[in-house]
Amino acid sequence: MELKSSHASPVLNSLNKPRLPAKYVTIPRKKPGKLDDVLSNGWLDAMRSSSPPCKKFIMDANVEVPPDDSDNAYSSWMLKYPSALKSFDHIIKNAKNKKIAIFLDYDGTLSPIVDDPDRAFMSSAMRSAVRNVAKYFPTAIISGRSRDKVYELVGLTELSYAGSHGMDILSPVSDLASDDHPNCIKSTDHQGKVVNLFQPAREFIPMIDEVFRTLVENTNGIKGAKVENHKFCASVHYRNVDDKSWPTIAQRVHDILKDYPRLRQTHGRKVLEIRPVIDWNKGKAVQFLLESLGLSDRDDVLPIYIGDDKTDEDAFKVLREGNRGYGILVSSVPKESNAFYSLRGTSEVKKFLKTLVKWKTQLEVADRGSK
Ligand SMILES: O=P(O)(O)OC[C@H]1O[C@H](O[C@H]2O[C@H](CO)[C@@H](O)[C@H](O)[C@H]2O)[C@H](O)[C@@H](O)[C@@H]1O
Repeated sequence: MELKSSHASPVLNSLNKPRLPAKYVTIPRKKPGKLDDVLSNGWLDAMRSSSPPCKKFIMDANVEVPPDDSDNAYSSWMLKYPSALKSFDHIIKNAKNKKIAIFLDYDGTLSPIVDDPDRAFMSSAMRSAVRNVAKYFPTAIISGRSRDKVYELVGLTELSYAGSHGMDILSPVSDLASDDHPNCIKSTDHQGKVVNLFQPAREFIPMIDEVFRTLVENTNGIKGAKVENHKFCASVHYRNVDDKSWPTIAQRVHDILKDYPRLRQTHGRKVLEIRPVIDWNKGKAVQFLLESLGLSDRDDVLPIYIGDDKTDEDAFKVLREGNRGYGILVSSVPKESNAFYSLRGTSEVKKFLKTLVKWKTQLEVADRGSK
């Protein structure tokens, strides 16, 4: 069942006017551009700084030992971004009489960063922590991966999913929410339940498919390069590429994108992300989900977003600017962020989720006792 809404599209207006001729059949093979292109526009610098540096390992014990000076830097950074665990009492003080809504990124937040994106599994302990959180709080996962892939990795039916950096959202229909969000259609989920399906970049599917094939073709000679098709965006991984070949991979992606002015490129953790030039991101996805759940524009709602990547900054910003919730950055190294709090890694994320559930259950027991 799919009922179309008649509202305007978030595809940027200026880009709607001159529709470019589609060229979805041939794979452009361009002469390689000059490396100066990627050097002068800062791509290489961004690539180099796109993921925390490796830590020292004591090989025998396989224990991570951050260098002392970086530990000092981390401690001073934490004055600005305090630990969400240590600040838990402060967080829940502000959550008193409010409904908490939880938003979670996947890679680097629920599953540790690993070399092979196909093996980024979450632990069963983390899955159970997320399941319990979803029992007590409206919960959504917002990932850069395709919605199907992130659902396959998480495997929980109790929550909402947004894939492709929020460009593919399946969310529950709420009696409290208005029924006419732009670009939203009614659909049914695997269990036959009526849900909201929001795909603001639907028209880009053939273009992403084409650019994906071109990227695969033009990077397959680069050892370690990997391209993923997320339906509404694509990822070019260089984590396993020798850093001497980073300029080559950057240049090839840059050259291909010259043929696609309606696509743009952003940086993730050792990954170049190719996505439509539309006014949509993880921050907008949070707003959409809050509306869908009937939780927007309410003083009694406290959204908490936990994420580790640059794309999560859009969500942190929405919460910070709206002064209506907390962004929590997952990072083991100091970095500037729009988040309020920090957590050092996925095990602290799990601990935070468990602490939230413990607090909520204790509150419910206390409430029952006082009646
Ligand atoms: O928004 P997210 O859920 O965090 O997704 C962002 C990207 O995550 C994945 O890549 C990252 O994790 C991989 C597995 O740990 C790692 O190998 C890679 O270097 C990271 O960039 C995913 O594969 C990408 O497609 C997502 O865009």
